[in-house]
Amino acid sequence: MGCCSTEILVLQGLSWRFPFSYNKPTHTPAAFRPHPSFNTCINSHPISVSVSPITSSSTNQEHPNFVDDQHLTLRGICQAHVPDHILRRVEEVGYFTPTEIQRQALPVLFSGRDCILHAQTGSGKTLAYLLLVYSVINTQRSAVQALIVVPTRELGMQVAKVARMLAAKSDQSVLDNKPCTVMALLDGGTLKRQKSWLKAEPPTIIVGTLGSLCQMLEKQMIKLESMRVLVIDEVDFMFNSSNQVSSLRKLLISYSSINNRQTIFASASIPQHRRFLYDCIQQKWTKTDVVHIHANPVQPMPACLLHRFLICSRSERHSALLSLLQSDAPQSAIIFVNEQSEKSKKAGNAPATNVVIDVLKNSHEGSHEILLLEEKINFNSRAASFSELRQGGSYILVATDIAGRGVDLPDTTHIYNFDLPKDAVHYLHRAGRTGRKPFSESKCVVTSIITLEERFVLQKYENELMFLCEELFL
Ligand SMILES: Nc1ncnc2c1ncn2[C@@H]1O[C@H](COP(=O)(O)OP(=O)(O)OP(=O)(O)O)[C@@H](O)[C@H]1O
Repeated sequence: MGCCSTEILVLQGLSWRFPFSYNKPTHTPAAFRPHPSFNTCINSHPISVSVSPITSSSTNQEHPNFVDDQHLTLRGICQAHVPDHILRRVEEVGYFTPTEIQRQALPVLFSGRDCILHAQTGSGKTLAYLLLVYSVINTQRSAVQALIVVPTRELGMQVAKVARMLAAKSDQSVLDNKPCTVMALLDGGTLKRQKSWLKAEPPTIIVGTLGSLCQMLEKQMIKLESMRVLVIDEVDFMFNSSNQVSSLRKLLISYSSINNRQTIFASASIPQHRRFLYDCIQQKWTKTDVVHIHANPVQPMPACLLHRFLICSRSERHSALLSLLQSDAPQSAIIFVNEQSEKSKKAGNAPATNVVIDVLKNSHEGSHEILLLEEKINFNSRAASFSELRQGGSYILVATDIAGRGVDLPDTTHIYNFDLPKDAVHYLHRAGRTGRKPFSESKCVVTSIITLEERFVLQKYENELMFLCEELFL
């Protein structure tokens, strides 16, 4: 019963309050008529968040097709499906124990069903879908067999790197086989260069942003007829983005009949997930037996995060930030600043990101490398900043929400909200850039610098995301 009441909270907290426009309904939810398979499940589990039998770890034992052994290793779950050289790479990198979402999702993914992977930030969704990809592709065939769509160039670089790392040739048995080519088709790449890459090494797996992918598809430079797996990462972000949603919808219904394709959606936040499941089936984005796997639904954010807030006036924020950095002495930190508003641009103000960078460069006493990541800087500088970050060392990254989605910098120990995020979903994803070592016990800190008037907004996020924020006094 405890689980049930929390599940209701999740629905109230994460679903209907959040704006989510993946499908602009032409009718109200009252007219919402689920697919028959949906109905059966909802009737038998009236407060379940899933159309599938598998909803959360609390219900696993009821379902015989679910492997519910806490002690299973990744190898144990994957060995009948994933080539051995990939599993050896997984172990070489140091992944032996599956995370909760991997433990729940992998058996379902290997069964061939379409899935919505819904789990906390940093919970290992990428490895889960990549293991599926490697279980399905045939490297002897020269065709694109898996497509992973991501919202930003940075996330694309990261996913492509993990995919290549898993496929890396480490021994002779693999050298004998045809290698698997992973290609990143990301915004900012030049068409000419991408074209020559495609010719030189036809990819088996493509990781792409929608802009780049659409350009390639329009020019018929890539063909997706042989696609076996389609992954849409950060799905709620993509459906919420006005310049991506129509291409995404087109991609979901074209190129490959859904019966030949396994479709995977992933995110830490899938507001209105019942509605989304319904649309998946109705719009034929997925097969009708799509599974919503919601790992740890009662805790939307990692437990290892310590949330704090500091109240000060707007004019005191820079000095408050410097004092916080001095007293926290973070190993590495991300400072989130909101995008400059049109009004502020028209008034001729300097962007807040630049001002924060200047303040840090002039007055921060630590030895951190200070970097900037925001949408409007050119792609080369963005790539340079991002590559530098991934090489380790101590950094302070000043970023807009572009760094909020998917970016995995496990050495980040502190997050600072220099500006309060615009809603709870943004808070969740910003906070989730820390606490990204799945089995680590150490606490990571998320601090919001707010005015007195903003306190009630933060309180609203606390209620929606079910966390407690403690006040900090300097
Ligand atoms: N089984 C595992 N054991 C140890 N570490 C793992 C395992 N699986 C993934 N990781 C590590 O966990 C971190 C987070 O993984 P990943 O980026 O896939 O998270 P995510 O669920 O996609 O997060 P987000 O929602 O923020 O995109 C990565 O650094 C990854 O290397």
